[in-house]
Amino acid sequence: MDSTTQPLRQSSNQILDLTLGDPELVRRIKSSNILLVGAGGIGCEVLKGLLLAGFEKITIIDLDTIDVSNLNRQFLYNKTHVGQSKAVVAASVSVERFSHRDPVTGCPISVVKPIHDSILKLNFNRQYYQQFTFVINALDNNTTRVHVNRMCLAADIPLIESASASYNGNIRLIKRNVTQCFECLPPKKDENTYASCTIRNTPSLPIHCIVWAKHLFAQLFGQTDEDISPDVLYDPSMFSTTDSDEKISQTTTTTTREYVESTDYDPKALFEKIFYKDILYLKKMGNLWTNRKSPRELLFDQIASGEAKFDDDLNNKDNNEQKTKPSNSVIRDQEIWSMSHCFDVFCKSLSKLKERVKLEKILEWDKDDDIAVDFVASVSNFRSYCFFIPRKSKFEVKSLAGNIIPAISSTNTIVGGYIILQTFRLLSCILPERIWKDEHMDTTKLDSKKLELEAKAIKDQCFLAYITNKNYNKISKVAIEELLPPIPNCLACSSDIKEIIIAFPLDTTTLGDFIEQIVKKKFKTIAPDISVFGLNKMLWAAEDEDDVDDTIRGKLLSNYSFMTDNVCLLLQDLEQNFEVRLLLRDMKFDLEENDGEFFKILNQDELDTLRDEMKNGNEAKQVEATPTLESDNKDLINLEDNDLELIEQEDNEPKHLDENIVPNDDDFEIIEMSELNEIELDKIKSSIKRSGSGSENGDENDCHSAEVNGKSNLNQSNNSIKRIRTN
Ligand SMILES: Nc1ncnc2c1ncn2[C@@H]1O[C@H](COP(=O)(O)OP(=O)(O)OP(=O)(O)O)[C@@H](O)[C@H]1O
Ligand SMILES: [Zn+2]
Repeated sequence: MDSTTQPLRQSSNQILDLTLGDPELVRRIKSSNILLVGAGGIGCEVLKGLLLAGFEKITIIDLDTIDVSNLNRQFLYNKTHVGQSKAVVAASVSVERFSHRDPVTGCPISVVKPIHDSILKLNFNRQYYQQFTFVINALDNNTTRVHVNRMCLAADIPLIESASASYNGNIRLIKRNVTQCFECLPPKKDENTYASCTIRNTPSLPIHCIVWAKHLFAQLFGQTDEDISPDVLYDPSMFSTTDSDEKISQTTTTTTREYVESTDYDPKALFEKIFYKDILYLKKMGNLWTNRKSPRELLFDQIASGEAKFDDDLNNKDNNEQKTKPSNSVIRDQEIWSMSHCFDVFCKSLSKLKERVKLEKILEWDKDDDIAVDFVASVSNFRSYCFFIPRKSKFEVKSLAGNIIPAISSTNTIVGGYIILQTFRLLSCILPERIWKDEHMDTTKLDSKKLELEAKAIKDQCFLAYITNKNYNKISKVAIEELLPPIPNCLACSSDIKEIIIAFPLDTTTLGDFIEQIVKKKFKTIAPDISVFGLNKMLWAAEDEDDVDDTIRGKLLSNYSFMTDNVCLLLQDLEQNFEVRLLLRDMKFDLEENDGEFFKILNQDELDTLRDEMKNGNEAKQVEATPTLESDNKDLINLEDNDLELIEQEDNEPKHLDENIVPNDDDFEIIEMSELNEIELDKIKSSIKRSGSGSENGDENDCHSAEVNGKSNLNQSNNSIKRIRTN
């Protein structure tokens, strides 16, 4: 082994003492036992950081295997690892490369235990979590984040939560009864919606053309009836008077789908409909173009014969003479196609999709369907050309059309760095009992004075960090904020009684749908028990789940005598220590109006409206002996449907960051990136020194002195925010 792979032949204690200057923190680091969940982009960074910081006992869990697409940023892996377990490879590579080594034997000091599994499995129960000093989440989905959040609350283990998406990221500490938990503040959904008239009539951005191309795909091959043709808004003022007749003829023609089917998906017919006739029609809507450049039309035959000359300064390259280079397909996908290549792709993909739609009847848009992406990329680029909008490569079209947020490795690096800083902060202020654990000790039963001091130290020293780069330029900014206290009626961390009103039709909902869609997916439970509140009746027991067959799952809820309008169910997940009362209302919703969901969470106002209806005798069913909420209406949580968005995020959704809670640009002050480590390390060192008092035996005095002196420099004032340059 050469010297580059063995950089740390000194005693790791010596190294850490030198870098951190705090023997007590070093002792705590070396004694901690950490669970790291996720060995992806952030996980690799964190694992490296933990080992370099001298942590010796780490468990890393990941359910996935290494994919080629991970290699550009998940630096512990190389192409020989593709197909192998992320956790197993991450553990061995990271120890070999980053662990401190015994100065005598040269062997790595740290032990990283890999687990190739899902943390959602029931065997990772509360006792399992309790062996760790703290948990770090380096995940990519909110279902798992919510679960680990609840498990850490239940086991009273601190959790460092993190996320990254493109140039944005965040890191925070979650500690039961001290800070907000993951479910206290639900992230808002992205609203990537565009005005229909912009998409149909006046696109100005590549994404408008891509959205239009996806609509066209859905209209030609999917189920939608919504036409992508110009939206005339029935406003005659859009047209010059002489055009009004044409306007009428345009609005009364058949849909694009009907027309294209009638031509058996003839490429020329489709092309000239959307890029010639529709564009000419739009051009005649003179008022649209008073402040915009009027679009230009394209003729199929001119392109097919090579006569068309493309005036294409927007993309600063190519005309139809330029042929796509014979580069490999990955590189070619990242190039902007020449118009003639676009034309070939359009004709070929249309012909393949025509065959498929004949067989399959309905095609669903899927970003991993190469032919579908070809079609959308080619038509969106032609449309961009018509509207003088820069064209995009197939790769970019795929990302934008698939709503894929690219992972940026420097964001993961910054997030990883802040996680390590957070671990130092956390270790410097938690009670020694959490580090040097007595197996049988219940940390919630610790002396309340000690817990109070610990809480104060955590609030003072641990932080919430946001990384952002809204303009996608070279400057990333980091905002450091104070951790906020728990929200009183949080579904996960509040000890109050939680009651939620949920409405759906009992006579068409099966037990299986209720359990899978509502109890597990909506409320993110993994081992639910459901009983009728106040009655000794069980609807569902987690321990019997394996014995429940399809006949029972297929049973309609209305077939259970106690499942009636206004019944109150008690939903519990004992592992997650999660409990909520569900007041059921027997109501049916229009699926389309209700975002495709058959159920709806109602808030207090909606409930009141329903009650009024009941009073007016409009209530369909009233069941007399039904147990109702103990507190009747007074303690119902005022839970907007939006409040549950956090548990509605799909597993495969891009990591979601709430833009709204990233502070304004004006709030940032500037720090050069090169100064970052020094500044932060100095701060950490000084705050740890002040709080740790150099105590060697790790007793509670540490926390006492933290309470007295340990004000964080990072949090000198509320909302003190730093801006950091990363270039
Ligand atoms: N329930 C789970 N149990 C264990 N690991 C999980 C669980 N859910 C997600 N993970 C892991 O968390 C990691 C998150 O890493 P990252 O965000 O970089 O995602 P990725 O899948 O590696 O990359 P990308 O999604 O960008 O292709 C992944 O390796 C994923 O397998
Ligand atoms: Zn909470």
